[in-house]
Amino acid sequence: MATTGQFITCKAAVAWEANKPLVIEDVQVAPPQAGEVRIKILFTALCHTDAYTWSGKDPEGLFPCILGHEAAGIVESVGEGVTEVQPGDHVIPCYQAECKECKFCRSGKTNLCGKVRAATGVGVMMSDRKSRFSINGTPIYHFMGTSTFSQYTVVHDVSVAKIDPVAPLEKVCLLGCGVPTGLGAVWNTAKVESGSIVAVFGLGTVGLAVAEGAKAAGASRIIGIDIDSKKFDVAKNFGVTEFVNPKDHEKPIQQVLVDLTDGGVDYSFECIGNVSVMRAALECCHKGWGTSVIVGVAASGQEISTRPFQLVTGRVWKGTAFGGFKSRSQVPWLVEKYMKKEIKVDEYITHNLTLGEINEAFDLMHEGGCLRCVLATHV
Ligand SMILES: NC(=O)C1=CN([C@@H]2O[C@H](COP(=O)(O)OP(=O)(O)OC[C@H]3O[C@@H](n4cnc5c(N)ncnc54)[C@H](O)[C@@H]3O)[C@@H](O)[C@H]2O)C=CC1
Ligand SMILES: N[C@@H](CCC(=O)N[C@@H](CSC=O)C(=O)NCC(=O)O)C(=O)O
Ligand SMILES: [Zn+2]
Ligand SMILES: [Zn+2]
Repeated sequence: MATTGQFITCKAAVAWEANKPLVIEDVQVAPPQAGEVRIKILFTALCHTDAYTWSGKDPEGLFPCILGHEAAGIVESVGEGVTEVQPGDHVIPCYQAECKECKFCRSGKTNLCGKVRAATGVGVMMSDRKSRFSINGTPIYHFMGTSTFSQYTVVHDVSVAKIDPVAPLEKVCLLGCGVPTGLGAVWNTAKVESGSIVAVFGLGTVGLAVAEGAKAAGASRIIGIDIDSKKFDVAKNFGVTEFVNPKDHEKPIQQVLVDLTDGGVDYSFECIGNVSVMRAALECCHKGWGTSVIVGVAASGQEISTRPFQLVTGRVWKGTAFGGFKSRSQVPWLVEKYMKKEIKVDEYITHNLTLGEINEAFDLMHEGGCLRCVLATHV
């Protein structure tokens, strides 16, 4: 390829400072070094975690940076020693790496991988602790090891899932984060059984994917809780069977749910990032066995609390990252499930814009009608 080994100058949306509009800049993207892959990003969606870091509330947030972590593209070139992908492969960048060799990967107990996490948390590549992005010599930090709000990005090889080239990239980009997180929270983290009563707090993309996963697992009741009643109509299509708006009740929401379910739900999922709701989600669980899974990301400085008695009496509090899916092994499987129409993806896409319209896309995210907005990056 003509660009192999060369710097590529391309468009990227740069977050220069927290909360200031992103700026489309000409960014120089260095060639991939050993163990790295340069990807032409074709489509990227926005996730609420991008908005969270951009807001300045992420303790790992560094500026200037290129945000974005839910995307799909084509490998442009690879660095020395990269064997599992080659130029032309269709791929999904994975913020949760999978090296298959580290203590975490070998444990069989978690999908977290330790190989590159220390570098991705400080916005650099592992080999030289430097960024591959720059603007006229000024380095721009990476984000979550993916930085997909760019026409080209460089990622570690352990952070790339090779997928079926027939899959539509403008759709399966969503399998980089929100949809797998919700499905996996149910299937891998909670392991919801058939007949269970499930409560889902927050009916955005992640909460709706929890509902979809719970329906597939055979849950008998799926109770959706949201302060925006407009969410309820669309949520029916994802399997939610009952709706509760906390604003319609004077009692604490956990009490409302306990009363509705003869003592509490079997499983609850917090898909908002609000620590008060996390407490309610735990406390609406049934004594003796109810399990609550924290999915939402809460801001720096926020802490969870409950009476220890809630746990002494058998409730279980868990959390999930990327729904417990092992990224490189299982993202291709999720793509296949989508191709066989076994999981939804298209239904989560409510808006399509371009990279140049990214600030409008962030504005849309804060409106109730937006689930996922997909940006075309090369138009
Ligand atoms: N753990 C993980 O691996 C991942 C976590 N996340 C996190 O999951 C969370 C949800 O993400 P999205 O679905 O994209 O967000 P979203 O903003 O689309 O959905 C949140 C929903 O919660 C509702 N809500 C807000 N406050 C509420 C309250 N007090 N009570 C009830 N409902 C309330 C909103 O109306 C909205 O419908 C975010 O915190 C995001 O950062 C996202 C992806 C992966
Ligand atoms: N830097 C953040 C970390 C926020 C967080 O928990 N991220 C999730 C993914 S959210 C995706 O949209 C995650 O997978 N965490 C595990 C990890 O290793 O980062 C903060 O410190 O709040
Ligand atoms: Zn995300
Ligand atoms: Zn690993």
